[in-house]
Amino acid sequence: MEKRNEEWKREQSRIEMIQQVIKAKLEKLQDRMGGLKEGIIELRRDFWKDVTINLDHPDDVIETFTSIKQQAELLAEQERNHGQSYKKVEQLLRLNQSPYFGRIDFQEEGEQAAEQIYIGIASLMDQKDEDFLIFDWRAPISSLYYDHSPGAASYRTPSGEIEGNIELKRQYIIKGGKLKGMFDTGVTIGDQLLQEVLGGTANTQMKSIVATIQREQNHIIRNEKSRYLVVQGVAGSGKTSAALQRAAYLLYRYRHTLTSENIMLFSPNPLFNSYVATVLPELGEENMVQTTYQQYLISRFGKGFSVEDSYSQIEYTLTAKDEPGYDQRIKGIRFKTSVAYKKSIDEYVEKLSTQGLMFKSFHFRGELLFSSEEIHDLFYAFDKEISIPNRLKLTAEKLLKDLSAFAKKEREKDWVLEEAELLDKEDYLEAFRQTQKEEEAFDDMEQEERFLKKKIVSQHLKSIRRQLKGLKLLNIEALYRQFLTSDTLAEAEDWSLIRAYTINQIDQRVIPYEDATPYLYLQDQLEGRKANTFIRHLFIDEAQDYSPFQFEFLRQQFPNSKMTILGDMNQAIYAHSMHAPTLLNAELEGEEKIVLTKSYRSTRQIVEFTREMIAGGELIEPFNRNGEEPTVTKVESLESLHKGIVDRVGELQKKGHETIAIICKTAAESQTAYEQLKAQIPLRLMKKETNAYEKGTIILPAYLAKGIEFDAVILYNASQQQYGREMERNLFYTACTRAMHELHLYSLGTCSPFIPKDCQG
Ligand SMILES: Nc1ncnc2c1ncn2[C@@H]1O[C@H](COP(=O)(O)OP(=O)(O)OP(=O)(O)O)[C@@H](O)[C@H]1O
Repeated sequence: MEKRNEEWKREQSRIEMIQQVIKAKLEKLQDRMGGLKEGIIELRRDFWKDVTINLDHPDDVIETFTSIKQQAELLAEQERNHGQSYKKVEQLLRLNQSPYFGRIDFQEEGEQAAEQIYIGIASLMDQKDEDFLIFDWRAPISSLYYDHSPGAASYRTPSGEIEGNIELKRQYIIKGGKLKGMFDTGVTIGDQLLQEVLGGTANTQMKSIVATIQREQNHIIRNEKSRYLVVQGVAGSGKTSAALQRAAYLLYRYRHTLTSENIMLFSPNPLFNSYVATVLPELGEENMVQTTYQQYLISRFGKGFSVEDSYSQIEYTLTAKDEPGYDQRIKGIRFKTSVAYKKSIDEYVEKLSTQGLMFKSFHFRGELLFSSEEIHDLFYAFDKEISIPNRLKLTAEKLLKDLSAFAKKEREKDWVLEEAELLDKEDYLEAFRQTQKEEEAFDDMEQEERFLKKKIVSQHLKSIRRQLKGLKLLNIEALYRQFLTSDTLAEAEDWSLIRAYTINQIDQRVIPYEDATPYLYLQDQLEGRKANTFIRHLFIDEAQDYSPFQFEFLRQQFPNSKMTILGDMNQAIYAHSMHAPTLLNAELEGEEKIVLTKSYRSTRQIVEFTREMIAGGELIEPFNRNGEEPTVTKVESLESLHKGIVDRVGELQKKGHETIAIICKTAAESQTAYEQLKAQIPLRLMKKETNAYEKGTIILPAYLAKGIEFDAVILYNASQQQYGREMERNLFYTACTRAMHELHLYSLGTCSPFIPKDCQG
């Protein structure tokens, strides 16, 4: 005990020593930043003082331009330095609160003594900048902490493997600069600390897990080799957490060549997006680019169509089973997301190479300028060996030339002169500026008029020119409609009904969700698309919800990106992804698969209860944290359902649970339940547009709760009526696995067959 006390004191005084170093560093930075800030203010104020503007002669213009540029660069450099120093200050302040969370004493082979390696969220050097007082958790040596127990161990560095022996492995809880806990750990990273972390209350924002990353998670985080890293992990196994730590790791490992703008995350919904948005900043990194597949589709479609969102589709699949045409729509969804459908598009494109492309016509002031037939003939006159996008390019070039010739003639028409006369002062001024740029002087009236006419015509032709330059010659909508009538498709089951539905939707300017990807894919195959080479790492979370077709599409958009693909087959909730091939089980060349079977989110009792809902659930291993048994309550009336839920919320609040979710099956059910419950308990309704939530009691459809967790979950109506079909199994499982500490199910009438038999109320 005494020995422990001494150790404790020693550790506490080391923390104080660190704080002294931090203080000194902060003071130094403060001086520097003060100077920098003054420099910036001064530079901004005097920006124009040191610049002589002289535009009399071309040489003077160049000189003026150069001096402005130099001045601007100087300012930018200073501001950058200021920004970096600011980041450093933030980091030091964070370290001051909690300098490190781990330590290993490592004796390197050939060395006399073990070195103490302290690990924290950032590195810290001593006053002389000679030795590391703290190692960043992402440094090569820190991997010892995550990968090994005391005993023989090694870690990889860019110059080779370093072998040695770990003599001690210790964990700390340091809050507000004070040592609150300290454990020496044997085997894996202390269950004790993990128990403590996982036992806490759920947050409305995800937390970083640096202090307790598990070995198998560390493999995901530090993987550098694989082109495609595929993670199948059970609910609550830390997939999202590992993905975010991995982004932070990559930003550190490749800090000279990679920035947060080169990393993109596809997440399931806007709520999830904001839920995870604080993890990277907490680690001192900037957030990566975050989007949803839906947002990505919308950005591609522009204004011409409204794209049905995936939630409306899911809402339909869950609520409309008795409507006419339901089965066909489901068949349509499954077919249009399949690789077979993609193949049909490929075949169609192949055919279009020799005939059948449909072009737009271009009109100018009500008159036909280029007819679609004319463009068609121009296009097919080029060699068939040339790809469609390249032939489009050649066609557009020819049309642009014709357009210039047309513009020249048009300038002499009366309407142009009339319009020139109506121009106001502003336009003249603009015209004047333009002539200056083009080094045309307004010598006489004739020149001025010529310039203005040119400008007017080119203004009117701007939209056509832009379309030609962007190779927007094809009538993609007509082509997609034509594709729907292809012979190969006619063989698909119920195709004529599926097609009728699609055409009806397109007539109403709506693209069904299942058609959005194929439509854009067809467009890209024909027009060609500049690949996004800027994004170097793509993270796809909830990957089980992506069809193989969607994945192929993404792969085409980001051909040079490495991809981290994370998901759980048992949480596939879309009509296209249930019991169907998805991105998660696709065989990808250059892939590495990691399977996570341990669940950290929920108590052992909840994991044992939920794992019975799915096939293969026995392989899910709970982390050993105890809590109350989940409950199932069967009620016979809506009134008792609501009374039960209201009482339960009260009880949970009394126990101190801060985030309580009442999870419904659909948005429609959430809305009705909300209306009836809101008078009795403070409650917030989450909708698909909601992108943040606060602590308290919320009510939401299961598909919006994806990826998120709550202290306690109440399943609104876990009846057979609501969750009886096989296609509702995964949704049910997903909803139940959102619970960290408590799970309570209410069933109006007979219970869902997915509830373990011995628990049915
Ligand atoms: N190594 C760890 N240390 C501490 N907490 C962890 C660790 N791994 C996971 N957790 C916690 O477990 C919970 C679930 O993690 P996460 O949301 O990343 O899992 P997931 O696999 O993405 O879950 P799901 O698929 O169910 O959405 C989170 O609260 C996370 O902080």
